[in-house]
Amino acid sequence: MLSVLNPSFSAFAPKTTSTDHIKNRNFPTIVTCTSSTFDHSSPPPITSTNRNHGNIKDEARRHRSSSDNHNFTAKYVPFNAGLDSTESYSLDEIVYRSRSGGLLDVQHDMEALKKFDGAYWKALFDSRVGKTTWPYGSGVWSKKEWVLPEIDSDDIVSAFEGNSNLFWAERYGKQFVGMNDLWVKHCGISHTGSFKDLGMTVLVSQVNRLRKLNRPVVGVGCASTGDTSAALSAYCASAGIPSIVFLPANKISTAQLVQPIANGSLVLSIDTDFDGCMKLIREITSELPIYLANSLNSLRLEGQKTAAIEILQQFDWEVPDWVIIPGGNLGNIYAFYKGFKMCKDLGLVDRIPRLVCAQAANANPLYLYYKSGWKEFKAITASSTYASAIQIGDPVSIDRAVFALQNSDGIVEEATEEELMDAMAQADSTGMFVCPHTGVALTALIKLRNSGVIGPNERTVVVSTAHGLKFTQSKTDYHSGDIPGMGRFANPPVSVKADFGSVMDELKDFLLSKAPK
Ligand SMILES: Cc1ncc(COP(=O)(O)O)c(C=O)c1O
Ligand SMILES: N[C@@H](CCOP(=O)(O)O)C(=O)O
Repeated sequence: MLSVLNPSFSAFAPKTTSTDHIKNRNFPTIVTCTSSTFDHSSPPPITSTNRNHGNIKDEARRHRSSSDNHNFTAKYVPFNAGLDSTESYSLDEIVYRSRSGGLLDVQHDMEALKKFDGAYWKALFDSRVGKTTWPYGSGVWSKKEWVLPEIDSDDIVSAFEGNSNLFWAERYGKQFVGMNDLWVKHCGISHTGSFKDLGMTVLVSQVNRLRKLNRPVVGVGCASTGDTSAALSAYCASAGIPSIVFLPANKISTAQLVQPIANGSLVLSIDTDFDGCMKLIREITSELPIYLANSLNSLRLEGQKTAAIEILQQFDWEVPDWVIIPGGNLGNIYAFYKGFKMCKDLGLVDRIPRLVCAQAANANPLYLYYKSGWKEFKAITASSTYASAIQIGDPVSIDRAVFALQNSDGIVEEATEEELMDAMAQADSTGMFVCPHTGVALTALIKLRNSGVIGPNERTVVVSTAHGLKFTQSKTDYHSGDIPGMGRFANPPVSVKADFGSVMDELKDFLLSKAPK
């Protein structure tokens, strides 16, 4: 007799309203195989004695049952299409735009998903956290049924991304914005240091599948301000797929530039801005068998939306009042909206949070559109900003962003260079080490607190999108006083002579300045 932990739900049962049905579905349960029930044509389940001969993919394959998929499906449809639209595409087609040239969206078979109630989904997702079960150990693939339900787990390319820290910003909240319930979702504490990993695992997994299906995909390409290219190159390198990245010359940080170089991408440094690179990659990918990896490709957003689901999960399925997200090409704000909306539509929660999109004032086309009362959108030429990853003037997902904001009673805010760098420095002074884009989101929070829009006791989540270590140059410049007119919260190193008296003098000054008054 042999016992194994069944990692997934194995029986398809009709919807019920209580949680009792979970027990009835062998979840999470001990499955007992006797010699008479065990199928000898497949490899035996892993035990402590044979584990050394397999790996987590082999193990997952052994435990997969034919009912695991439950016939969940997804397809591309035109974004925000009317009910009478019949246009749709298989996810195995290579298509980025609808027939009319509009955006696409991945549409899930919600009726099939609704056969299971909210309690079922919560219990399923909760059961997968903190494990190394393939592929559910990933925060993205732990929601596989809502992401890419039909992909074979063997085709998934994952670094067990997601499951990022939701940090209670106690000191920052109390000291700088008078709040008790402020949280920072650290999406940048991730495999390549930004939230892009969440979307890229999905896109590269689908490419891996397409290549196995002999679809014409020779490589994968993107335009990037740094983070998309880092994620693309890492996931492609992991799967042995060629990658090509178009970067605006001299506009991204050294740490971001070295990521695709180290991971073996073809790196083209192009004498234009991000919008120019985006235009070029769209032209190139329509000519050559290079698959487009930017968030124009709606597959990416399926992975990114899991960060929203994860926030709800981390709050034990309680809905925060506000979520603040820095915006550039504007895919992520829609991804968050979609994650929250799916949780509501499938009965995991009863409302969604209000969303705030925060832009750098030097790259603020969405903000200007919002301020015009959504009357007229004008692309701009974005100026240089320390929040270099959002230096974007013609965002491809503008329609998705407007939809997300209009349907979440959302707000758009902006941050000047001084505001965003000061907010970043203040956050760092409380023990974080955030990127300038998080500084943009924190500035939005400060403004909305000062105007009373966000109340002191409202639970608020600021989404931190990249790791601060990617932006050490701008932090160094700020703290060294090298940026004219900036540095209110600078903390430069003190040069001191190598003798006891000099060191003691410095320490006395320091300790006196810190002593309680
Ligand atoms: C660090 C960082 N934050 C925020 C964003 C904005 O995300 P989105 O382009 O989806 O609006 C990006 C990329 O654009 C980014 O790299
Ligand atoms: N900040 C992005 C810009 C491109 O955004 P994408 O989400 O459309 O790929 C980057 O890191 O390149």
